[in-house]
Amino acid sequence: MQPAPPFTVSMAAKIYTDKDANLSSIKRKKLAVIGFGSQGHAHALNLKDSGCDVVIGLYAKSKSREVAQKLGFEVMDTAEAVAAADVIFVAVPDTVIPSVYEKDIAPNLTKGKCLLFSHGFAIHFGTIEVPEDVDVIMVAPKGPGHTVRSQFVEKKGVPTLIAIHQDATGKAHKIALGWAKGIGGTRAGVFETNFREETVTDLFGEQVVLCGGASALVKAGFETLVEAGYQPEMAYFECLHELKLIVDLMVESGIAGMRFSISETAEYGDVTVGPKIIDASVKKRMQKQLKAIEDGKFAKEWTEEYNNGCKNFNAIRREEAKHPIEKVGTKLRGMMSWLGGAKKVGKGQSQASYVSGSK
Ligand SMILES: NC(=O)C1=CN([C@@H]2O[C@H](COP(=O)(O)OP(=O)(O)OC[C@H]3O[C@@H](n4cnc5c(N)ncnc54)[C@H](OP(=O)(O)O)[C@@H]3O)[C@@H](O)[C@H]2O)C=CC1
Ligand SMILES: CC[C@](O)(C(C)=O)C(=O)O
Repeated sequence: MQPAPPFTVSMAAKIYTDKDANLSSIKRKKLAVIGFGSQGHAHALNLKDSGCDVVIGLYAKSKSREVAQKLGFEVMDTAEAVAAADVIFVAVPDTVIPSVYEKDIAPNLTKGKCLLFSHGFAIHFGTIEVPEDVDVIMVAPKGPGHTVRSQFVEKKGVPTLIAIHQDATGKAHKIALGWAKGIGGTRAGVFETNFREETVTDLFGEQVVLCGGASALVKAGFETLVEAGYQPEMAYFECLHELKLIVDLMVESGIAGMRFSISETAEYGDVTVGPKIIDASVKKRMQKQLKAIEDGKFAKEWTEEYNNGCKNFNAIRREEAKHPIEKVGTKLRGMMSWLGGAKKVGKGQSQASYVSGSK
């Protein structure tokens, strides 16, 4: 028998829904979205559809200028957009924030403006320093930007975190709630946190479970089956494709609900074999990584890698792209047009080019 965890839980976060928020805190303001990538395009489009006045700030050679203009936005140079706006969403990559902040944002950040982030990296790890007379807030959807947009279009929403780092105007909280409502977050629930908690838990989730942990688990399972002589198609379905279907059940009705839908044979294997694979040694490594996130070691490593031109990161990216699971997956997804067919995505293209209707 698997031992029960050595803790019990009681719900702790303050939660807001549609009825607790209104758009009046952002409706009479000029909102600038700096960057038109995954999060930027989604917030901008959702806020525009919610009746807000949104401009986009981009650098001169941005590949997303044309996409944003086609979608009906006024596009300005970043500095100009910051100067024109009351609320400024910094939607550029975390590693790029310091240079954009120093060159284009800080010189135009006058008293009473509001700086908004979707992740706390820059503020929590101190890669930028913001004057005390501006609001600094966070509205962080717990999902990829493309999902923030697609859910909104389907009249749904993505659970969203809000946090207040500085409240210079006394209105920071209302602005955060209004923005969260404008992007559809209050439809699913908005949860109060702080910059430290969001930053640490977000980095932990993406490294250990959601992206890093899940892709390593999928590849290890796929390799084990293929190396033992099983057909790659079988390995792909068992280790990647069906994972989504199982996780969908967990999201809909919990681990218990997923176990209700699977066969009894699967459930017996789940509870007796799973803990032998993901065992206590894995949890020890998770705890070690949590420490590296908390004490800033990961942030330092990533910032240095970025500042050195991402040589190591890009080499790993090239190797990862060559993994046989990508070849098999491209072929099999090509047979399922509703999954986007054999859609190829890559870092050289505008993230916003996948907005429905923009291509
Ligand atoms: N991706 C996600 O779903 C999530 C992201 N976040 C956070 O959201 C923020 C944005 O990340 P993400 O959406 O992934 O970013 P992306 O990489 O998808 O997009 C970044 C955007 O910034 C633009 N950009 C790059 N340099 C500059 C510059 N100097 N001036 C103006 N614009 C610039 C890019 O231009 P171009 O289009 O030309 O490349 C692009 O439009 C980060 O803080 C991230 O941690 C939080 C939750 C989830
Ligand atoms: C899981 C990755 C994520 O944290 C997210 C979509 O929430 C990110 O930063 O992209």
